[in-house]
Amino acid sequence: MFASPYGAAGGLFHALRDAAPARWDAYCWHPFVQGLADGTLPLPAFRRYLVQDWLFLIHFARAKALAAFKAESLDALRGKAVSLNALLAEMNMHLAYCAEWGLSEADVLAETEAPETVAYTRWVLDRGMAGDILDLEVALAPCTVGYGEIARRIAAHPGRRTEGNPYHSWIAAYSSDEYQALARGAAERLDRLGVTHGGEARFAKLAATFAEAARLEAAFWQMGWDAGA
Ligand SMILES: Cc1ncc(C[n+]2csc(CCO)c2C)c(N)n1
Repeated sequence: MFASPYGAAGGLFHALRDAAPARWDAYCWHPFVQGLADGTLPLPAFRRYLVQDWLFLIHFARAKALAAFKAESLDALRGKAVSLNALLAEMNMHLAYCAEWGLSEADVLAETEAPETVAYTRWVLDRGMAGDILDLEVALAPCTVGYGEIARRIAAHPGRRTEGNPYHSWIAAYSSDEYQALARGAAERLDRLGVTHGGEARFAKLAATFAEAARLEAAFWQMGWDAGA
C-alpha cells in the first residue's frame, strides 16, 4: 500500500487511514484517477466531474463556515475564516478553469446536482452539525488530504504521462507546494485534535465517519467516470 505522506506515525490521521485501507485505495487510485495520470480519461468524464465539483465546492464552503461556527478558540475561528476565504477565491478560478474546458459559467450554474454530489456534501454537513469540530474535521479530511495523496500517487506512477496530458494542469495544482502544505496541515490538525478531543476513546465512530467519506469520494469519481462510458 502507498505510505501516507502526511501526519505522524502514531497519530489519528494514520490510524483512520489504516483502519480503512480498501476504501482509501478505492478512492485514491480510482480508475478516474488512473485516467488522469496517464491522460486516457475520456473528456466527457472530466467535464462531468468539473461541473459537479463546482456544486460540491459551494457546499464544501458551507462546511468550512460550519467549522468556523464550531471553532473552539479565537485562533481557530480566524484560521477557518482564512481558509474559507481562500476557498471562495479558488472557486472563482474553478469557473475560469471550467471555461478552458468549454464550460461557460452559465452552463455550470445551470447544472443540477447529481445524487452523488448531494449525498456527499449533505452528509458532511450533517456529521458536522450533529457532532463537534473533530467529527467535522474527520468527515472533511479525506477530501483535503486525499487530493494531496492522489497527486503524490500520480507523480509516483510509472505509467504517468506528462507530455500532452490534457489533465496536466489539474495534477500540477494538487502537486504544488502550496496544496501539499495544505494537505499536510490538515492531517497534522487532525492529529492534534485526536489528542485534545479523545480520539482514542471515540475511535470506532471516527473511523466509520472517515471510511464513509472515502466511500463517498470514490462514488464521486465513479459519477464522473460513468459519464465517459
Ligand atoms: C469531490 C472533491 N473532493 C475533494 C476536492 C478537493 N478540494 C475540495 S475544496 C479544496 C480546497 C481546500 O480545502 C480542495 C482541494 C474536490 N475539489 N472535490
